[in-house]
Amino acid sequence: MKILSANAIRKVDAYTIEHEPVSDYGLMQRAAGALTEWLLERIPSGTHVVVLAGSGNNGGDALVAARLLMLSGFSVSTYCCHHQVTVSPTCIIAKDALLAIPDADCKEVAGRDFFPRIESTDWVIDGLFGSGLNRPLQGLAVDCVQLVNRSGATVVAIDVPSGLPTDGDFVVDPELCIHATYTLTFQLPKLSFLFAEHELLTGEWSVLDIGLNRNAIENAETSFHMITHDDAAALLHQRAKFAHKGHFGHALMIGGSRGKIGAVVLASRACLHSGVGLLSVHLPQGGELVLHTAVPEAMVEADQNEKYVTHVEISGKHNAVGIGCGLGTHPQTAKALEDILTRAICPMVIDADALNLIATHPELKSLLSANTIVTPHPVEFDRLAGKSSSGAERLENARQWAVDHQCVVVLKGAYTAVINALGEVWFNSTGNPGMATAGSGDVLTGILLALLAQDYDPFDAARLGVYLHGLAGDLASNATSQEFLTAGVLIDFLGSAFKKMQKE
Ligand SMILES: NC(=O)C1=CN([C@@H]2O[C@H](COP(=O)(O)OP(=O)(O)OC[C@H]3O[C@@H](n4cnc5c(N)ncnc54)[C@H](OP(=O)(O)O)[C@@H]3O)[C@@H](O)[C@H]2O)[C@@H](O)CC1
Ligand SMILES: Nc1ncnc2c1ncn2[C@@H]1O[C@H](COP(=O)(O)OP(=O)(O)O)[C@@H](O)[C@H]1O
Ligand SMILES: [K+]
Repeated sequence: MKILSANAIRKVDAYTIEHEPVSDYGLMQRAAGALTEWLLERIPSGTHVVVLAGSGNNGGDALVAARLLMLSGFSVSTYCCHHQVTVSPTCIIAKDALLAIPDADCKEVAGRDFFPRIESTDWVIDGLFGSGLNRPLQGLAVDCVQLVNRSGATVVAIDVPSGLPTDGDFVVDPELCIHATYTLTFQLPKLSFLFAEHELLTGEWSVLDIGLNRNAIENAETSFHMITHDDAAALLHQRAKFAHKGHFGHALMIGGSRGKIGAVVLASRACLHSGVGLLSVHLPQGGELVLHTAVPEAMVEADQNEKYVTHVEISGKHNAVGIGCGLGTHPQTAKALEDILTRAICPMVIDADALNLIATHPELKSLLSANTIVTPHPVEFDRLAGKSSSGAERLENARQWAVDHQCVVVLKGAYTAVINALGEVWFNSTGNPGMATAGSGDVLTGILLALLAQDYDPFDAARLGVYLHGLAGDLASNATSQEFLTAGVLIDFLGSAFKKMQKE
């Protein structure tokens, strides 16, 4: 699923009006119709609805919705906040249609004195600004937004919360933006919804299909996509009837240090449960018995050092190498990492402490082979690439990092971004806050290592891997709860996640 910029959506909108039997007002009616249908399923009967309409088409959508809600029997008070001299022609048509209803309550907000009174039991429909917003809010619009935010009412934002830039192209002061309870966006998700700092502004968001032209969406250019179930399922390899374990690769997992052997245990278990043929684990000698006991399917290559990794024999027998889980950052481990990066010729996934070591030894970056997968969480990424002041800035830095180092960057979070060496971004659509628990990143490393060993292209492995990881988390939290979820439980649900991906 594509994520388009406000500008690209405007073009799709115009193409739809030009090539389909629908006018701009017709499209607005469709948008407001979808919105009203959603509202009618949820607003308690008898609720007083306050509709706020701006001067653009977002305001037009709000005015059509006001009319439809009135016709459905709701008590609706509408306020037009004309922040501009020119009002969109479609917005004027929508207003005239509203005023044609007997008892239509539609007031002009000429100043603060004209503001509505909003009760906490009201529902507010926010149609002040949509995808046309191109600068931070000022003046009366700010007062209006603050009135809504302090009211305690349920707020439904049309398309985007007013004040939030659709493409995240400027940093928003939360005081200058509607804090929506729900955001109902049209046709496609918007980039700015995917940044953590905007959760307070969008609330729970969903996409309403308003039938924009499919070809126009197909042909629209963008670097941003969302991984859907079908996208991920299409990447999954089929297993041949006569396949044997030699077909599914021999992976080498390197990790662990004293006190952090569990990380490599989790990653190894996840790797074996993601279809790898053979797994060897290199860890400090002190962890050998633990690994043999916890993961009897794995072969163990113990380091000569008791507490941390100091030297790894890299041979041609491994099809993929994973390194970093619980590794620690001892100077001798840094030396071992340098040696591995110099000698390994197979695909690699690099996580956690191996990334921290690269951050403190930046000369190691030049040793990364093309298409290596790196899996930083935001703090690890900032250590690698420098601090970012917003989600949008971090995403841009991660795209640049992927291009500069010709790597696949998996920037982890609620909407994990998988970025290839061309700077193309695919956001994950699975997963839940139950996964914010120790070791869930180690599970992802194990999955990715298994897919690399099975000869998946690294970008495909990363997209399929993050989707499966999040899906396992969703299945686990549905069957138990987000609180109950641990990394171990996540692994237990990997089987069901794979099953959901297979063709019936
Ligand atoms: N495409 C679709 O799929 C469909 C879209 N539809 C709807 O249309 C909405 C987009 O409508 P829109 O283009 O008229 O823009 P909107 O957000 O109402 O803003 C109006 C104007 O405000 C101005 N302005 C900007 N920032 C400002 C600021 N800080 N303070 C003051 N003024 C500011 C700026 O004009 P400027 O001042 O730059 O000349 C801008 O043009 C979209 O979100 C959706 O709800 C549906 O109806 C049908 C299907
Ligand atoms: N709120 C969330 N929603 C979806 N996925 C999440 C959420 N929080 C964490 N995750 C996922 O859990 C994993 C956590 O990884 P990481 O931070 O490396 O954990 P650890 O270091 O404990 O293994 C990532 O894959 C991340 O995408
Ligand atoms: K809005």
